[in-house]
Amino acid sequence: MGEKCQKSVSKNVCDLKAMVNAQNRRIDELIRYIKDGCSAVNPADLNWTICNLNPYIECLNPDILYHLTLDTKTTDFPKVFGDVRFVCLGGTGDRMNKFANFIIGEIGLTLSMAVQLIDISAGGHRYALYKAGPVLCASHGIGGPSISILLHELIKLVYHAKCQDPVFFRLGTSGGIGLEPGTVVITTQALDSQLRPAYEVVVHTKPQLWPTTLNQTLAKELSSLSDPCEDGYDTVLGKTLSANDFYVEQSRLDGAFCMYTPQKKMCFLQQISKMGVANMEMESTAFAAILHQAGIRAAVVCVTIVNRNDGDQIDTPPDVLKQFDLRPQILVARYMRKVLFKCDEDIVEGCPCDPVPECN
Ligand SMILES: O=P(O)(O)O[C@H]1O[C@H](CO)[C@@H](O)[C@H]1O
Ligand SMILES: O=c1cc[nH]c(=O)[nH]1
Repeated sequence: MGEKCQKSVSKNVCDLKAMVNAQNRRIDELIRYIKDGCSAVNPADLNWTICNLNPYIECLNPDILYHLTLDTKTTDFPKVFGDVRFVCLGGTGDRMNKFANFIIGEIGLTLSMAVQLIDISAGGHRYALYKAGPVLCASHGIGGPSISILLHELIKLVYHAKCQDPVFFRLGTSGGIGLEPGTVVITTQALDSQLRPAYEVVVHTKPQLWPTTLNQTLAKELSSLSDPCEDGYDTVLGKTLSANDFYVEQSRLDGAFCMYTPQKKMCFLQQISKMGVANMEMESTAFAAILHQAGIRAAVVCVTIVNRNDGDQIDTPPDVLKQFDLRPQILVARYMRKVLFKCDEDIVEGCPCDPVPECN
């Protein structure tokens, strides 16, 4: 047997052992519940709360999550969503459907051939929502306003469902700065178009700046799970510029309007690159700020589909783009497997050093 093959067999054996151990633990837990009843689960043990949550939610009976076509009267949230550990977001419904089907296999679940995952929010015609065991997968559309609405409703969903310390991921595409297309970027800091580590929210005409702090422990943990030699592509940590537009705000020369020269464009790319910006996309500030506000751990993992130093048009062939789409998913799947199967005791679930806003 070749060395590569041997490595792959022992990796599969390790994964299988971890899966069996995890299932045994789950069976032990279930036996305990059957013996002791549900009272065995003391709500006080659920040592996690959403920070800064709207106090008026308690007055809503039912609470209608309009864009997700869910409400607390007709859906038993704890029963349907209580087991959710990870919430994954990406731009399109198609990507999130593929991810949901992919992650099922990755975390050792099976779906009968005759069964298809259903889009829970199909009726709203806005966002797609799939549940793959403990992984909730949703599409967010394009830009801050779109992802912001989805996040409000998803945060309320995990709250109503009493989910335990869920982790949110954005699995996206981006334009890389000086990076080979196909490189995966894990965001360390999200910057807005004015290069502020902030997301601007206007309340009663007054702008508020919400910090876009991302969990550094989680970002490093994800980075440690990449293996450029094995993967065949690089995964890097870097800052992400989150723009409100694909064209002018990202200094493209191929939009309907352009009020700068190619030289000015290159100057801008050099300036942000010197600041440590690795890529540009359109949701990371909203995503980071809203989840930081809630005290929820979150990470942004985006593949680059163009090197902006070389051009602006996305001319990467569709089959290559499909392959690229998978790369953030593969990395996040590795993280989930480690957390779920606990094969690596080094995984830090939440780190007291990571700043989260004070809960009232
Ligand atoms: O591929 P997704 O996740 O949609 O992300 C990127 O692609 C879109 C622009 O084409 C923006 O939403 C940007 O953030
Ligand atoms: O260049 C790019 C590519 C994907 N998404 C963006 O927002 N920009």
